Amino acid sequence: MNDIIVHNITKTYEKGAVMAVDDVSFNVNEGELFGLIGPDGAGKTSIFRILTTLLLADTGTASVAGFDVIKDYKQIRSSIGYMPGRFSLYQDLTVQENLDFFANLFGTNQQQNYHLIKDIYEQIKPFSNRRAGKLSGGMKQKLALCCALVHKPRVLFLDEPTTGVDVVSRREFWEMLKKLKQQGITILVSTPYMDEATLCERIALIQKGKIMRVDTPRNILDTYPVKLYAAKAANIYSLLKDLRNHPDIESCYAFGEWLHITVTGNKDNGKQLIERIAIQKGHVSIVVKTMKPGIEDSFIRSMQNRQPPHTEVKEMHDEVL
Ligand SMILES: Nc1ncnc2c1ncn2[C@@H]1O[C@H](COP(=O)(O)OP(=O)(O)OP(=O)(O)O)[C@@H](O)[C@H]1O
Repeated sequence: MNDIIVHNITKTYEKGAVMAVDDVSFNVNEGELFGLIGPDGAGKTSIFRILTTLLLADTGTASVAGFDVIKDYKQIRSSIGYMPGRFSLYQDLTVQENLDFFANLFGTNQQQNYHLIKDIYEQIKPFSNRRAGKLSGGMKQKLALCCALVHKPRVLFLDEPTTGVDVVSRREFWEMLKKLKQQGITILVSTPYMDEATLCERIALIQKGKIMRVDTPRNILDTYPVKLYAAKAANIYSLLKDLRNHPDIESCYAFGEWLHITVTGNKDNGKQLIERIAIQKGHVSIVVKTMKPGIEDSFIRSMQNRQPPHTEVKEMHDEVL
């Protein structure tokens, strides 16, 4: 059974001038950990707000836990947990007061579903008398997750839960999500971090309000359609420009200290071709190697297929990193 069904949802703002969600459809299975992956402004928050009944779509239908987002909004509100992107708890209340407040709101108490929050709660327990506003980013995130779980929701919505959180806390957070999934909770999570995509069972790649692809991370990686190369040289910015301007280069974008490159016509001798161009252009300390694509490479390729080559790819890449 599908716990989330999104069917041809469109959402615009400013009297139709801003297209935030453009004819989006996807389903999330019961008990699935599903990721919405895309950069800032892709439309993730709008989708979350529609599914959590806080925003009305212009057109299309959606249901959560079998309930329609418009007709059955009350049932949805008691069946879900929602952790919005921006810290949404009461900054002036202590950790314990926030938890009690959210539990009371749903007619429960912390003890009733303690097994769900135990692992997370134990990490914030030493700070239970501290005001939420005075917690570190990682601790705030754990408290927000506890508050979203305290009433044992069937479906959990997490909008960019790891944005602005340190790497260790991010890793711990994903470990927690895996455990929640084992307890049968359906989870829709959004993230701009491509490395987190591989931790989901299935993902939807979203850009400018459009879903480009829905699949397992494995399938997305395995079906990357061309050979991918990585290159660097003493002057990487000049190499980027030279390669982008060469007709034998299909795409070239910066990726940390490397450039990721595909060649026109997916020729077999791509490595030699890139080396030759770099030498012809006078580059030194040239290194070229073949690469296994990551989710970000797949994302960028899907984007390139939707727009003229070289436009905005760097922009998006910078946003994501
Ligand atoms: N209330 C609003 N009024 C006008 N435009 C809006 C409003 N909310 C969102 N938008 C615009 O709609 C688009 C999608 O925004 P949305 O917040 O859904 O995306 P997102 O992927 O969650 O990005 P972010 O992480 O930046 O919130 C963006 O262009 C954004 O500027």
